[in-house]
Amino acid sequence: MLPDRLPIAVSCGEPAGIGAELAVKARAALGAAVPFFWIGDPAHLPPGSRMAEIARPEDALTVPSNRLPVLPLSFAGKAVPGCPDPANAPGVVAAIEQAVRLVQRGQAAAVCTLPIHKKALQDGAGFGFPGHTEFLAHLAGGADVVMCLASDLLRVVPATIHIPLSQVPAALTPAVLDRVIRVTHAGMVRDFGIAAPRIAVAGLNPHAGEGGNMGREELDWIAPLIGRLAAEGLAVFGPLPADTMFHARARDAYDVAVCAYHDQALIPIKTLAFDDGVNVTLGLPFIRTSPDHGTAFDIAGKGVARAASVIAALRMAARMAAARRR
Ligand SMILES: NC(=O)c1ccc[n+]([C@@H]2O[C@H](COP(=O)([O-])OP(=O)(O)OC[C@H]3O[C@@H](n4cnc5c(N)ncnc54)[C@H](O)[C@@H]3O)[C@@H](O)[C@H]2O)c1
Ligand SMILES: N[C@H](C(=O)O)[C@H](O)COP(=O)(O)O
Repeated sequence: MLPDRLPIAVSCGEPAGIGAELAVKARAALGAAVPFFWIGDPAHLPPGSRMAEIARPEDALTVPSNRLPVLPLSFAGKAVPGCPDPANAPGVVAAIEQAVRLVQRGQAAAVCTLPIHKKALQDGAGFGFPGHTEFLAHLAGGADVVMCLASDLLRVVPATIHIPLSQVPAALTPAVLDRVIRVTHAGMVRDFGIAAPRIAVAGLNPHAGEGGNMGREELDWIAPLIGRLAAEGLAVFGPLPADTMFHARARDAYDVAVCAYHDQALIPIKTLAFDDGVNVTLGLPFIRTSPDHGTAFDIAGKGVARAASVIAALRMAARMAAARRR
């Protein structure tokens, strides 16, 4: 097996969502250009899907390009679009675990995860993680990771992720922000090939605290932290008022924006690049990407879901994996 011919392991995600139909569409669009295999239950694929079961990841490289290579994983329940079955939750988790195992064994180039429904996993399998990001860090032995959403127009990293907004101020500590900026910097160098990444940091409060009149976090510790990191040589600046840092001219000043919380980061990128944004976990010992959207229960099974973000995620995974091999 030549290392540069490894396929990408794609975990099926929530069977009641749009993942399976997007895997079929992505294969039809990419063919053998970006080899991947889908880990899931063949019975969950849309009726009539052209697929080929494989026994080993490398077999994906010899499957005809008009068929989806499937590494079969049996599930307890059916796939009913829009209606997650708790009986399927263990299989959803097992597919992610298998994808990670295969990339750790050197049998897959990267992991691309199709959308999970967090609540369905928590209800059906006692899934104790807020999402893939934390679960993958756990599977990687406790890796220090961040969630990055990336597109040609913008890259963002939320310093806090899947917690209630009311908990953000307490969760956003100097240690957390310091760690997130450092992991982001390393990820931009390693996986985006930016030698000296320019990192913009958003303020927490409106107008970045307005000199303390609208909150003191920026004055008390965010600005001093940025100053210390800049003194170490990182091209980091801020804290910026979040409402004026995402327009086109503002984006020219940085390579990635570190934001205080989930929606402060994800609203701009999903507004600018919903169709080609990619969720990439920085800091893992292997490449992991994911589309920037979720299970889309409202359109699941209707054949209208767009595969662009999944295709972008697969292309980014292949590009990053190739870069890591160099
Ligand atoms: N990568 C992931 O695993 C991931 C990412 C985001 C959300 N989620 C999970 O998905 C579930 C639903 O989340 P949500 O409703 O907030 O977001 P969502 O992305 O599933 O849906 C939001 C809206 O966007 C539309 N949409 C999403 N993907 C689309 C596509 N490919 N083509 C066309 N339209 C598309 C949906 O129809 C819906 O109207 C939640 O459990 C959430 O946690 C998972
Ligand atoms: N906030 C993420 C997004 O909108 O893409 C999503 O929930 C995925 O998170 P995980 O990759 O941690 O599951």
